[in-house]
Amino acid sequence: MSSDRPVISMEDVEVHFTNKSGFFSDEQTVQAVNGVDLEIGENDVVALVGESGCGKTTLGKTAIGLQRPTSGSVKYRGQDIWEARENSSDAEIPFGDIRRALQIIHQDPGSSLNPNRRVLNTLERPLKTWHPEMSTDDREARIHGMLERVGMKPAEDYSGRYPHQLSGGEKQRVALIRALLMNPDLILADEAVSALDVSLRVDMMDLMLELQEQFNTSFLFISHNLSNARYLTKKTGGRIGIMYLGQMVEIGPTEEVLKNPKHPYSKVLQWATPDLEARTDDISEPPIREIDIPDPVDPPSGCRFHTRCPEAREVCAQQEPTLEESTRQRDADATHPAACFRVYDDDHPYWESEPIEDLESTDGRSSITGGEADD
Ligand SMILES: Nc1ncnc2c1ncn2[C@@H]1O[C@H](COP(=O)(O)OP(=O)(O)OP(=O)(O)O)[C@@H](O)[C@H]1O
Repeated sequence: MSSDRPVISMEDVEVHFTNKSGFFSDEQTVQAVNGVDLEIGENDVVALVGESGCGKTTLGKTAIGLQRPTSGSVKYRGQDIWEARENSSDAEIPFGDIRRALQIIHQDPGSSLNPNRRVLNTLERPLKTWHPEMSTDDREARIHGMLERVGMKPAEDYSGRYPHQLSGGEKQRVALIRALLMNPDLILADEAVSALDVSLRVDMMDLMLELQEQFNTSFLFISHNLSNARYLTKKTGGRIGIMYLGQMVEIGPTEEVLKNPKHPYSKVLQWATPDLEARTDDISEPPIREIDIPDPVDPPSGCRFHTRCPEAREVCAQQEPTLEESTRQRDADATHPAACFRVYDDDHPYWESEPIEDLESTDGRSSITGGEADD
């Protein structure tokens, strides 16, 4: 479906999970996503990046209607997804159409393919549902065409195989074809290449980008790895969104964010990704005061990053910065928004506030990226 409304618009989205950790213990609320606004347009590519547990998957699933937000709204082409789901008779766009339009490819393709179904049967299902008028021969020809398109030749051989007769990369390709056969507007690719061998990752990313262009599908990629995120968004003129402890702390065009990162946390991610050509400095010490990630059950007051931030001042512990475009002269070429007082005007109290004393300093790129900085 095409319209001039954004494919997805999320406003002030919060997702909180309430857990009971033990029989006698109190309930705990994990603030997985907090106050996020995100718009994804037609043919748009966005990559969410951040440490493990920062809320990328939760936000991605919320964007495609798989996770209900605790508050805030998630709309598909202007239609509130959860209203469509619950009051389907009032919905301008039926929930069934929304489900078809928003697809997902999981990190582990094996778990999303039915082990008892041949590739042909798996791929026939979306076509039978969405194109019931298609003849059996036409369906088969379309599926074989797609298998060849992703390099699974001879297609007749591959279409007769079961998932256990496919490699990890082949399973991921089948999952990608299945998502595309639904003719979606948006595909959420959640760490879709991280389970593959390093040698296959670039191939898979290239394939996704080629198909993205061919099918004009928008993609929301999730990655803990800044170089993969860069690879996936750069060619398509997409955006990188940096998440920290449930919040979007910086978002903008890929090269802008990498060449001129504004949030101190984005600088940490950049430091922790040694193979990024866009790195301008070559410092060996992490630009961070504290490696440990705070608990999302009890996040720090004010700016959530202040406990680790080398630029933190007293005001950062008291007030919470919102995502704002930079008004600083030095950012004139890159005004994309960041949630940091350092992009605010000279008259903001931050600039007069006292620096926060250094906490214990540690090092280690791998702890910053969740143990996989170099992959
Ligand atoms: N269903 C759930 N119930 C309770 N807590 C959850 C649930 N799903 C996620 N969380 C918690 O919410 C926070 C965000 O998790 P999420 O999986 O979205 O992060 P992530 O950035 O995708 O992490 P990773 O890169 O490790 O997948 C984490 O603290 C996680 O433990």
